[in-house]
Amino acid sequence: MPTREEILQALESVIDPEIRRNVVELGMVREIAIGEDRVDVTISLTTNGCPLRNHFVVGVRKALRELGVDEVGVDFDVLSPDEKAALQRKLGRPALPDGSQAALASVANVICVGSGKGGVGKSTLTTNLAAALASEGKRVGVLDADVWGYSIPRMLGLGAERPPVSPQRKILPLEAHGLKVMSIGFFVAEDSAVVWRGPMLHKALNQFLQDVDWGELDYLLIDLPPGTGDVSMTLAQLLPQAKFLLVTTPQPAAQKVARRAAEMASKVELDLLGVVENMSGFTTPGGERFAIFGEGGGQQLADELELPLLGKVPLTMPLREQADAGSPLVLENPDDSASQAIRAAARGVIAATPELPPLLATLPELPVMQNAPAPTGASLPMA
Ligand SMILES: Nc1ncnc2c1ncn2[C@@H]1O[C@H](COP(=O)(O)OP(=O)(O)OP(=O)(O)O)[C@@H](O)[C@H]1O
Repeated sequence: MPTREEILQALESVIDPEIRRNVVELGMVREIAIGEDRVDVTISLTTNGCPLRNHFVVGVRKALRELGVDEVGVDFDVLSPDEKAALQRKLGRPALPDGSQAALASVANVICVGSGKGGVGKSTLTTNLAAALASEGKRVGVLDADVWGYSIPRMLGLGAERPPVSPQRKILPLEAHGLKVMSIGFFVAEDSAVVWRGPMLHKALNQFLQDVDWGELDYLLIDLPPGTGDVSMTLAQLLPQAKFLLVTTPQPAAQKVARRAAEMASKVELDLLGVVENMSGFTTPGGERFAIFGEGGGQQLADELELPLLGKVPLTMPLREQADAGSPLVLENPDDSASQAIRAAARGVIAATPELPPLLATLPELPVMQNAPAPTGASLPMA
């Protein structure tokens, strides 16, 4: 029979689909009884009426079968209030304005796209990756958190239209090219400078996550501002489940700052998903290739961080033109070399992210923090 340690290791493959962490990490494995020819596992649930019992039975049986144990019993009990509080602390979920705990509860995968350095094509890749994921049949949202240099609305052909508000006082994302889109750009006059200070920024991002009715999504791509500042910290705090996708160019300078962004992501315990290299050479119509920004930076960064290099996107004029025209190139011309690289990167993203059922509306019965501020309604704080 396998040892307790081996069993615990195997049980790390059993993921709580609501919380999206494994049951061992969450402290939900209450008991493991190893008999002569069978193993009994007790899993502690957050609530007695948890609808996921069957999911855990199947997961635990499968994990143990892989260790050669065929006879497996799965029992359940319920976490005590103290254990639930400890779980909540472990999840690092601060109380949200309405007291709920599950930011983006119906989004299966949250991916922050960041770069460290500005101008490397982060927004261009975010919009095109989102469109490529949608072409693969995924339900996709794009949140423009680049509050100082929002360009997502323009790249997706959305104008100054203000998003509607639902009867439940939720802001409804605008839709473009099959994507749900939210940007601070929808709430401020075009070209006006918004001076965001820490707490206000935190509040605005919070509202983008809490007061926007994203519905069920397979992916929410968040376009971060360049650098390693406040926005990333706030998002990491609000969305501990988010993953970080790094965009860099082949240049050593870009790579260096991208590494800093990666370090920041690790510090705030965001998992890194992979690297996409943008502006990887230019090929003339005659077939001559110029490595305008050098060569190999993306691969080097990926190797250093032990991450997959999900794509190398060349410089092409249509990619820039379509961004300016408000329609992602991957939809307009899927065969362009940049489109092909982005579509491959999107498939890489799909392969690297678990296919989880969307979360339920809220985490069941987790204790609500006291003194949470009153609900903020559907207005965004303006400078
Ligand atoms: N592979 C590419 N080929 C051609 N043009 C590109 C490519 N990638 C980005 N661009 C163009 O480069 C410019 C900068 O790109 P983008 O705005 O996406 O960068 P960014 O990293 O989001 O910038 P910032 O963080 O400063 O907002 C845009 O005009 C965009 O169309």
